[in-house]
Amino acid sequence: MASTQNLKEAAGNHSSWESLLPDFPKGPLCKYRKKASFNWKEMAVLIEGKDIIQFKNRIFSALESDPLFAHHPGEELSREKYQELTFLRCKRIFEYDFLTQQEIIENPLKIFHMVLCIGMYDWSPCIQYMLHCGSFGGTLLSTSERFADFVEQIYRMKVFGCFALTELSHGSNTKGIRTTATFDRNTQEFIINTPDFEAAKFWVGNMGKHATHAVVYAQLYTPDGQYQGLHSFLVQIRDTKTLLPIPGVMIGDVGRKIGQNGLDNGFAMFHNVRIPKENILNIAGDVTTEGKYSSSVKDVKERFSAALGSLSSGRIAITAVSMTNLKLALSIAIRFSAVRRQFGPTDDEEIPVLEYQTQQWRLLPYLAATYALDYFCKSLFENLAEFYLGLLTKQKSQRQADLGREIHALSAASKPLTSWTAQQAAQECREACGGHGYLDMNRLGEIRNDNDPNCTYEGDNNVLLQQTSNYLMSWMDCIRDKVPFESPFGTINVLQDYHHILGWKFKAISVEDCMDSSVPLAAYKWLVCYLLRESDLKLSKEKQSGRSDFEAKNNCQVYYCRSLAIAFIEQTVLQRYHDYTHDPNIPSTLQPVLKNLSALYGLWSLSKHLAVLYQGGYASGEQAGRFIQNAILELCYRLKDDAVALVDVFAPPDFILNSPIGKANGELYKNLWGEILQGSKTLNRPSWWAEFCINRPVTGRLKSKL
Ligand SMILES: CCCCCCCCCCCCCCCCCCCCC/C=C/C(=O)SCCNC(=O)CCNC(=O)[C@H](O)C(C)(C)COP(=O)(O)OP(=O)(O)OC[C@H]1O[C@@H](n2cnc3c(N)ncnc32)[C@H](O)[C@@H]1OP(=O)(O)O
Ligand SMILES: Cc1cc2nc3c(=O)[nH]c(=O)nc-3n(C[C@H](O)[C@H](O)[C@H](O)COP(=O)(O)OP(=O)(O)OC[C@H]3O[C@@H](n4cnc5c(N)ncnc54)[C@H](O)[C@@H]3O)c2cc1C
Repeated sequence: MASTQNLKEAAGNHSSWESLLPDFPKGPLCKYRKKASFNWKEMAVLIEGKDIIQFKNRIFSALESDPLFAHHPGEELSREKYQELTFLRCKRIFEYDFLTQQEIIENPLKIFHMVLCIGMYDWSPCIQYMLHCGSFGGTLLSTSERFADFVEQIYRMKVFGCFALTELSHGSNTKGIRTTATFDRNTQEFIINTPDFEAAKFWVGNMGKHATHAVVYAQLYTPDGQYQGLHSFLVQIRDTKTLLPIPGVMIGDVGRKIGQNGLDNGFAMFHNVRIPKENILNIAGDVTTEGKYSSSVKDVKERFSAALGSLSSGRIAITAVSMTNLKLALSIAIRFSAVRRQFGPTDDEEIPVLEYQTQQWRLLPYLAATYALDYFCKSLFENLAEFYLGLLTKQKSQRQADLGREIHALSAASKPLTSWTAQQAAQECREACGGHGYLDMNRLGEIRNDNDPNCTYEGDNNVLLQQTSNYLMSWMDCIRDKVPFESPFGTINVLQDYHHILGWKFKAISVEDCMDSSVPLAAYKWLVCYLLRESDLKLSKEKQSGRSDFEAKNNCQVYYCRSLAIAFIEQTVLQRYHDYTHDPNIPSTLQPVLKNLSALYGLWSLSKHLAVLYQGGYASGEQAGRFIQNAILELCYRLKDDAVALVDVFAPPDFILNSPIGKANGELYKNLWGEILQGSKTLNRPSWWAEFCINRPVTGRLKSKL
């Protein structure tokens, strides 16, 4: 549903938008801006609302005016300097204190807008901040009152935190974690121990150089020798006054990475480190002074879910981080494509590369995906806020448990969908900008490399998809027995009509028929039901042929459960975006372009499943596939004149985007040339000039004499 406030503001008087969203400088992009079918300012107000636009402007201009955030063209920072700068910038975010408690309560979505604005500038300080306040602080905040005083210290940056789950030899398999926490009744302490280097905590963001405290996951043992499963503990790892390691802790940095090098990812080994009894995060279980394990959650599996519950918010955060990378990459590539000219119908008339069908087809579906995923991220965050509120207020209802399961299933698939889409888009945008896309200063390489770990951390994408398909498969009994069911956010309610939907067929009889997202949406509903049925049948067959549960599940992933999870999340994103774009309250000036985006996202995503649509009998004959392909091309064509205005809606200011070829004035060559000449060493003779001019090689001097 469209926000009523945003609808009112979009319908309000145009002059009030002007101060919020100043016009772009005149230049080569004006040609496309004039051709747009809608007013980009009206769209921005509809999508974000004035309050958020003002809030984002406040953050962007604070960064732009602050020398600590100044860009230094042509300068290459060492890793150590970059880590230092990242920390100083993170500290500065605390000094700005952009959000008051009251603002957060009034609109929790502002937390994500704030961190994403900083991430648009550079992901390293943003992720450092999120790890400290979100993964570390958020986990303690939602645990119990016991940590209230400590949480105060987190948000005042008196301590600095990290989240230590992964070990050198175990990441995805969290049950395989080997760090131990053994309760000592005599001293009322837990003893944290790393059995050997393969069980060292590894990859932990902030741990490498500066975190003082960690949430450490470990296997809990009570004095009776009983193993109580995976739990988390608050452990001090460095002295807050000296940043030297606490006795018994060996910590270090894992080394240079493919991206995000401002962040210090680290490792740690604990040699019988003692922590107070109160430092267990008593989310699902606790230990009494006598050393007995106590838990209100009787089921071991449920305790395990609760111990890992805080990962869902991280996965949702990463969904939003990836979607933001789409915005950055597309802003650059579309502005470039609208100005860059190659070839033309006549020798003296070259046309912008955006006019080529191939360029449109390579970029515009990602633009549509950005709009759909942006809307989805916000709705998912609202779902998370509802779940989080329940956690904070200690709800123990069945609904709260169901919310947790659904949030887990959604976040475990939305992270893969969005991070992979951004990964592919970043590469496509890089190539779409030709050689200039490969220049580091144009930022597409940085966006691609910084986005890359989104596919791995907070859970490897392929592993996470199994969680979503497990959740979907868990409804099969209800479906078979025709027992009514529903989920709190309604995302699985489509399965209520499972038997009926399986009988559906592709019905469109022309390309024009396909130009609305209702067509791909219907196909997706069928696809989800079909893949669910096929996955269930495959699993039964595997079991009937004598395979163990482990083997059977394993043999059902490719083409079955994995595809099911992807189809489900794409269908969910599309359903929400379709409902939004078809809301009768959306201004008529904006609805046509929004509907085109929705249709393009739906058809383009669906086109990757064409083989299954035919295989399962939903589509037959040549026409269905042809209609879908032609509709995609027609939508790309219809959207190409809107493309520049559509990126104007979400592109951050030039200072933040920091890409000469992506600047809002569209002065592609002037911007690029200017930036190159600003490099402090661009025109210098190399410092090693004498190696050529004086120390000439003696040809063949080192040739083998054998
Ligand atoms: C009012 C105000 C509201 C405001 C809200 C504000 C919110 C603020 C919070 C903001 C938070 C921001 C956070 C920012 C984070 C930014 C991060 C950016 C940087 C990232 C840095 C990276 C960090 C990391 O990588 S940390 C390490 C991550 N590691 C992993 O993710 C490991 C992956 N593996 C696993 O999670 C598991 O082992 C898994 C899922 C693969 C399961 O393995 P299994 O052994 O096969 O277990 P299984 O049998 O499948 O599961 C048993 C049972 O448990 C359920 N389960 C599992 N996980 C969860 C979960 N997270 N939630 C719920 N339930 C879960 C599973 O479904 C099973 O259930 P049943 O099927 O019912 O039996
Ligand atoms: C930049 C970065 C920052 C990180 N920050 C943190 C942090 O702050 N805290 C923290 O605790 N961790 C952190 N991590 C670790 C991260 O969470 C793990 O890397 C991630 O969970 C994946 O685990 P893994 O590396 O052990 O991969 P593995 O689990 O070893 O996976 C290797 C491959 O095997 C495949 N695979 C594994 N199991 C299965 C299966 N059952 N079925 C099919 N395929 C399978 C995977 O798909 C993958 O392709 C970070 C990682 C990176 C890269």
